[in-house]
Amino acid sequence: MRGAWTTTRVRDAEDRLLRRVPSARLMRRAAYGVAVEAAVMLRAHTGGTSGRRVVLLVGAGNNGGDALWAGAFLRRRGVDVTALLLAPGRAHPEGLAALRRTGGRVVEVGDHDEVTAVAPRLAAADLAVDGIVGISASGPLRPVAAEVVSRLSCPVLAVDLPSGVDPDTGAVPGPAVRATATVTFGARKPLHLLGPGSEHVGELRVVDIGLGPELGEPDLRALDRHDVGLGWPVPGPADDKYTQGVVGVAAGSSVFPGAAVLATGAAVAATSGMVRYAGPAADAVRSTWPEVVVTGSVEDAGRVQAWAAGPGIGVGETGRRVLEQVLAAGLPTCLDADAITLLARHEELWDLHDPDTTWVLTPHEGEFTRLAGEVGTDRVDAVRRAARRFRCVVLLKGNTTVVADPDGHVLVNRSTSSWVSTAGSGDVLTGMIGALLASGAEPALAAAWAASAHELAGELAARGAPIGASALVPSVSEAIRVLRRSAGLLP
Ligand SMILES: NC(=O)C1=CN([C@@H]2O[C@H](COP(=O)(O)OP(=O)(O)OC[C@H]3O[C@@H](n4cnc5c(N)ncnc54)[C@H](OP(=O)(O)O)[C@@H]3O)[C@@H](O)[C@H]2O)[C@@H](O)CC1
Ligand SMILES: Nc1ncnc2c1ncn2[C@@H]1O[C@H](COP(=O)(O)OP(=O)(O)O)[C@@H](O)[C@H]1O
Ligand SMILES: [K+]
Repeated sequence: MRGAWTTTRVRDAEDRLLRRVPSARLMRRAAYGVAVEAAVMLRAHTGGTSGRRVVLLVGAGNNGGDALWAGAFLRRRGVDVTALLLAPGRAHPEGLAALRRTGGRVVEVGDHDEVTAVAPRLAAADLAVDGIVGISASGPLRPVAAEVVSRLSCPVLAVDLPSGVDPDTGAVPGPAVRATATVTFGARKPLHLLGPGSEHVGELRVVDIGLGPELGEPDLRALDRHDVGLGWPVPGPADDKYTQGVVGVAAGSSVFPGAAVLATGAAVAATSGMVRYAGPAADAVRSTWPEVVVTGSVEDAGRVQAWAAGPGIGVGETGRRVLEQVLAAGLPTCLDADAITLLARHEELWDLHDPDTTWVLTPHEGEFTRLAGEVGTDRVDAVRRAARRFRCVVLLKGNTTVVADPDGHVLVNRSTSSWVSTAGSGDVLTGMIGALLASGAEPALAAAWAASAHELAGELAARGAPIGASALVPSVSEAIRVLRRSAGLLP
């Protein structure tokens, strides 16, 4: 599990730490971590450090101060260091003095002409250290910084974060540094876990500067494969088909049986518990998944511990009746697709919500907008607010999946591939979450585990070529195997 802290929380922690540790020492600790990583990168890319050319991109604040101090440390190893001051007259004074003491070169780059003048130096650099802006960044990079960044062709080491990426949201509002590696201090910030900004981070190293004891609980977390594999429910010696949870699936229609087949198949693959299907696509479900107990309606479905409902049920009267019956059961329920649209349209359906029984809502961005308004650039905040407002677990789909519970806890899963971005793959996710809910998994974890296994199933099924959602279902088992292997539970 990897945690991240917002910039406000990091600053508060830093303030507390500064009561015990002088700020100059803190900056030198941070900068030393940058210098060590820079030396590693120089060796990896050029075979050595002495005489290698490093440019420091130095902004107006402490992020630039870190870069300048790192430059001073690198000078002691014989590195040829040039600082480009992008906010001339405002560079960190002590850092600048330290670099000058060690023989570093300093060039002011305050306008377009000065950028042009340093272009040959940028082109000849073996490594650039990005100290343009750190956690105080706001908005897109200023023009001079943006122009310098656009001219970079060497490996880049970002200080704290790649400049141009919003630290708290991971949004990339304009040109931004694409780092080969990033050294951050004491704590990951949200951008390190959230797309699209996290794609600019490269290899991430967190350097300990003593901030740990001051940080408290992270604002958001990303699960590792290891965590998902450890948690995934599998049958034990005392289990039978009922003890592992029975999930009911209410999906699809006679005209569109696909959603029913996909969601039900995914529920079968996700856990060893039993799966019941209730709805008009019973024949198609029975002929594809013979292990599923099928009935024509939710009322006749028999006992279940959780429901997965919504995909393909329609947003008309029939769909609404199906949803009412599911919600009236008062069980943990994963609600997707048409169920979300119906909840957005018919406020009275919320009367069926007992806040002590968790609903997991899994909207894509369009469904989210219908339900809770525009997502905006701060996806974490939007999902957290929706989860609080509806007293539900909300999972917002996309390249970075964000899961929030009503108490404000957030789990994120940034996908390393996009193969699951195909029609019907959301139905597969719904079935998986339903099965996990029936097994008794904590709802937010169920949602986050499913997102992680779903993405991995996509990768395994695709093996480099596009797939349809049907191909995902048989890969769910393999994905769970990989996750459990990561947790050391399989050889
Ligand atoms: N937290 C910790 O524990 C530790 C923190 N440390 C370090 O301090 C860093 C934070 O430093 P910081 O607060 O001085 O601000 P920083 O991010 O350098 O920004 C400086 C100025 O940049 C400007 N600017 C803003 N947006 C911009 C844009 N889009 N494009 C261009 N420029 C932009 C804006 O200036 P303005 O021109 O608006 O006055 C802003 O004031 C942190 O990231 C880490 O590296 C470590 O040393 C030790 C431990
Ligand atoms: N660019 C992307 N990268 C990774 N995953 C994605 C991307 N776009 C969508 N997804 C995932 O694909 C699935 C699509 O679900 P959904 O939009 O409900 O599709 P459908 O309604 O067709 O089933 C979700 O799990 C979502 O997180
Ligand atoms: K930076």
